[in-house]
Amino acid sequence: MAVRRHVERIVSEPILTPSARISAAIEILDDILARRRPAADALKDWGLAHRFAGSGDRAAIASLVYDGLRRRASAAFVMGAETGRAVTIGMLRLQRGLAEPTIASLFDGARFAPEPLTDEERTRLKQGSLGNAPPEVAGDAPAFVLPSLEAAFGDALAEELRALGRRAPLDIRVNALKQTREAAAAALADLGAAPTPLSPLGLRVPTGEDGRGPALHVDPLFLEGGFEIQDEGSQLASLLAGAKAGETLVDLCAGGGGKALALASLTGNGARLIATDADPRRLAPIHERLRRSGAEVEVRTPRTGKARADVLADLDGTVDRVLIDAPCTGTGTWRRNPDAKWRLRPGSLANRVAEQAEVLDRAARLVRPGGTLVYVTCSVLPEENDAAVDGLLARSGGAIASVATDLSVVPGLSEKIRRTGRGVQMSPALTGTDGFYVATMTRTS
Ligand SMILES: C[S@@+](CC[C@H](N)C(=O)[O-])C[C@H]1O[C@@H](n2cnc3c(N)ncnc32)[C@H](O)[C@@H]1O
Repeated sequence: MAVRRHVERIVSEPILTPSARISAAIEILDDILARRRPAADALKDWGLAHRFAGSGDRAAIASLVYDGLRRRASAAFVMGAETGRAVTIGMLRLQRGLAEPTIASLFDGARFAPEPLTDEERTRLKQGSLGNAPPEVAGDAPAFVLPSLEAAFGDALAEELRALGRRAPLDIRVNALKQTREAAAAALADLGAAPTPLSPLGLRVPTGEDGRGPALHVDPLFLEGGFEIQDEGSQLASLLAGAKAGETLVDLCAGGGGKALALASLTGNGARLIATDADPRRLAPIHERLRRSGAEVEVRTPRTGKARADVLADLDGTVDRVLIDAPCTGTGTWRRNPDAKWRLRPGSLANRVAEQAEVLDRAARLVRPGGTLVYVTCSVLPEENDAAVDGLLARSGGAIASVATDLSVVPGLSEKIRRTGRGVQMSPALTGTDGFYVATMTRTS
């Protein structure tokens, strides 16, 4: 307990005034908007050029920048310009709910503070509204995906986009290999950790007004493998995979291992679990996470270049259950990664759709007759979800069939989740989670 409190104090020591932090955020947003730079790169560069800033300052500035990106289109609409300054002012009003006098007091022109508000900015703050904004502006989404979002959400479009524009909660998954959720909640009581609404292994840790949470990655319980930081939606997708002890399971797109660790924990290390990923660099962090968590997973790292070979060839036609946590546009994670929505291009959606067909075809060859395929994305776009499943069903000529995903493993989920043609869709508005899609299939012959 004492260790955790001490760590928090160190990381949140403020050096910059709130106004100076806003000036920094404006500068960084200008860099992102004008040079189309990834937010993480622009923030890193600012940090390198301003080494005196404390980690608390950096976190607060990052929070301002990410809130600005969440409301980039709507804030620019209200303020009549798409500059770092306009987006920041509009965001303080729309996202943080600050009134015009409070914003004016932050923009006081003092040393390191932004220039005072102009008359036009004051008027726009008082009178500006999103009443006549087009849906993609009011909902802060790129215009080219609007037809797909409309197809996904129908009449709920505006509400769903609003929810995707809010901040994500800070969720952890308790590692059942180490302790119960109750024991973890007791150990994290000083952080206010409380059970998440749906996942039986989830705890939610309160964040501050600016969205910042405690430094969980240096928490003693985390370092002992007691929990992983994982959105409740990702936890639910792992549960819906239906893994059972005694099965041979493949996590085909394991990445850093978020779901592989969850599957090992859910089966009490009772399954033979094999994890791989096309990209060895994405897979690399899994080793340290396995060591910490006590999860037993056979990791198969592919070679690249000339020695490249299929590391799963020996398993073809034998696997009981394959999890395909497919590469996707991540449209369901816009709350967490608002930069991604403005970096999304039609070409990247087409590339992800092609990769999805590739991983689905590979998974279909792995599964034994009667075995199960579980296809997961963190996207809400039908092209990456039902259409991808339809594609595999058609290509398989009847060998792969769609089956209902068993929702009974998560009490209360069935009433909240949306059924699509082939699977189920979670979303911030429906389930309070990231936008995960899950579809289940079986090999008939
Ligand atoms: C959504 S991420 C996986 C996240 C991970 N399962 C987790 O829970 O932390 C998708 C992964 O698919 C991998 N991938 C892309 N194409 C692939 C392919 N053809 N075969 C296997 N993995 C692939 C990417 O490298 C990426 O790590």
